[in-house]
Amino acid sequence: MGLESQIKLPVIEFSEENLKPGSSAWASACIEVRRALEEYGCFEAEFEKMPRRIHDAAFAGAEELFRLPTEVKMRNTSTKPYFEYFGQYKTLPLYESMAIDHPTSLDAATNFTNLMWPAGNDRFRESAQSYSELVTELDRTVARMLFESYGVGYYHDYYSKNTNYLLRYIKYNEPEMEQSNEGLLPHADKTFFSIIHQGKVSGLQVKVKDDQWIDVPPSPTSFIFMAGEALMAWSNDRIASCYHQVILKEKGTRYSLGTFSFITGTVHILEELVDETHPIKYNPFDHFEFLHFVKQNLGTNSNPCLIKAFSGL
Ligand SMILES: O=C(O)CCC(=O)C(=O)O
Ligand SMILES: [Fe+2]
Repeated sequence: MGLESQIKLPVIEFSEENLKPGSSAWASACIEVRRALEEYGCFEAEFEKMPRRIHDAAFAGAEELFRLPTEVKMRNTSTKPYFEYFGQYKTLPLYESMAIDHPTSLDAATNFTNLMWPAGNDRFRESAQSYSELVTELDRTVARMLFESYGVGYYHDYYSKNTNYLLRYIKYNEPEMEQSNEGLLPHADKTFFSIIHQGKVSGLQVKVKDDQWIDVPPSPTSFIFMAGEALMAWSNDRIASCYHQVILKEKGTRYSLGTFSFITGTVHILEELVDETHPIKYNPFDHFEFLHFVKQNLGTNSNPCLIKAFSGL
């Protein structure tokens, strides 16, 4: 066995028991979440509360969505940077994606659905909403656990009130013989949290200690939580953003669902996270101004960590 196969992502189980704030199971999950993020920048959440039918309906929705003609998919536009349709890139020929801004909101989910299917598609709309209800609830729980473990549980209120969630449907065609199997180049997200849920076909790899890439196998109840650059700054560099990529080694079209959290307004650097061993590294910043900055400064082929350039001290 090679060294690589020995490293596995930390797995944290979210069960009825530890989802209860204040319980002793909750308290140990808080510690596990913080440890995993500080050590790996990511972890696998085993979320048994995700019903199989919601998982299946969300991926059936993805397949239906990508069957639409390209000109219809391109109606998915936004004034927010990185919230729109992506695809038809020469450098990433296998990749295509679309995104719903505020996917838990009935109005937003309906608007997106009607844009794609002018005659409506209740099944799709309902699947997007019920999937994201559960995932965003899990996100708020994980965030609260992390905040509590740093002794800043009060930040949960601000986070929950000001998160802007984005649900992205992602598709990768199977590479042809002569094509590269690179689905998505190495990068760190510009989010607070990113939660990746893979369909049947694997491909996600995350970079861990010693620059090793490890495969993350899919499962209907497994959600990969990754720290984005906003969380890295918020944590005053206690947590590093997670580098990841997609390599298509398995047969078949690959689908994945990304739930991304952004803060509407200021990301604070809390004084509780500053001490002698962690001197302050960032100025507070506006998350969406950061995204605009990224859009202006990101080259097409490289993906540097930009939060330091934007708000580093
Ligand atoms: O498809 C995946 O598994 C990862 C997608 C991703 O990294 C992204 O959309 O930022
Ligand atoms: Fe990503």
